[in-house]
Amino acid sequence: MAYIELHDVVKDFKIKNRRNGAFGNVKNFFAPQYLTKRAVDHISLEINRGEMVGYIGPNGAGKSTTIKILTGILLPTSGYVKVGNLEPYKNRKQNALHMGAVFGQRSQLLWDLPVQDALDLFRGMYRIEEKTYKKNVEMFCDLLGLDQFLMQPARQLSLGQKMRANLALALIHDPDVVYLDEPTIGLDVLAKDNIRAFLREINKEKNTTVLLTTHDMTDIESVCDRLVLINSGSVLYDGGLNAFKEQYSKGYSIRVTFADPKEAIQDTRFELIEKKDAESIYHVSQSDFQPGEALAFLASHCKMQDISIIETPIEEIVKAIYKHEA
Ligand SMILES: Nc1ncnc2c1ncn2[C@@H]1O[C@H](COP(=O)(O)OP(=O)(O)OP(=O)(O)O)[C@@H](O)[C@H]1O
Repeated sequence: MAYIELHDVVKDFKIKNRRNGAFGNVKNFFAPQYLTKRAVDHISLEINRGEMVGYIGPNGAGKSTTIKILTGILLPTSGYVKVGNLEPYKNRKQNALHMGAVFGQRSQLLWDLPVQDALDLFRGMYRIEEKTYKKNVEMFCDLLGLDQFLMQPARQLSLGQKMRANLALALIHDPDVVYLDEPTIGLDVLAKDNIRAFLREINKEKNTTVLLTTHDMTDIESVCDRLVLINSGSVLYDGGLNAFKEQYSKGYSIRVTFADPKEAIQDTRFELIEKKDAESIYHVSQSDFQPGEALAFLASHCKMQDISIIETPIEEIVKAIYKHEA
């Protein structure tokens, strides 16, 4: 049986429909009108213990709403939800004991409290055994470099340090599952890499199930084995990353280093994705050119120092899907 089960889950929000003008304001007050906004539209998912799943979708797709349902914050309008055999909303306390959560923009740290004290507080809250607590703090010091700022109050921490401390708080009680909403937002490349490596290590060591929501596709590629893409509250894709690339990448990319940095390919069948000095990356559709034909075309039209065919970055594939869906 899967650890997380969502079957035909729907979440509707009731939103006040505000009418304009003085008369409208009176009507709004005496006879308010409501609209229904469907944030989650018949989602079904099964996630096994220890899986690392990337949960992605454009802004407003319904990702946070799904996570709020799984954490027990929101009650679904209809459908069946189970996490570790518990119905999250009906068993909020029990559910909370087995999960951790990091919401990138919010912090579980307390302004004046040093990180060590916040960890101690969580130890009491979750009734963590002394041995487990010590082992985990040691592990987090080792993997996240927590020891560098363990005694500093939250208000003195940098964004990266705060994120590392929040991850430690989310995982200190060895939860079965951790929900991560944009855990690398605003961090530098190195800090992002550290967090990704940490998540892989935690998953390997403790078999923690990870549900990761992010707009950074590198997070997904370096952490997750499975990708779930949603839009307008419905699942568009659920499967492996390689299968996703194969299914949706209707072409390939070509990296060209021009002899003259000012040169560019003028043909619209070569879509410019990235340009840095003399090097440019173009996306080419299979229906326009087979790779060999594209190389021959470019060789006869531009002066190049180097040319190679590369896999289309997953970021570009996702962007194309969002554009198409919009
Ligand atoms: N409490 C609420 N009341 C009314 N509508 C809501 C509420 N929460 C979310 N929504 C709406 O539900 C839809 C899904 O929102 P949600 O926050 O789940 O999207 P998301 O995929 O997490 O987006 P983002 O990537 O921008 O964080 C949006 O249209 C949003 O406006």
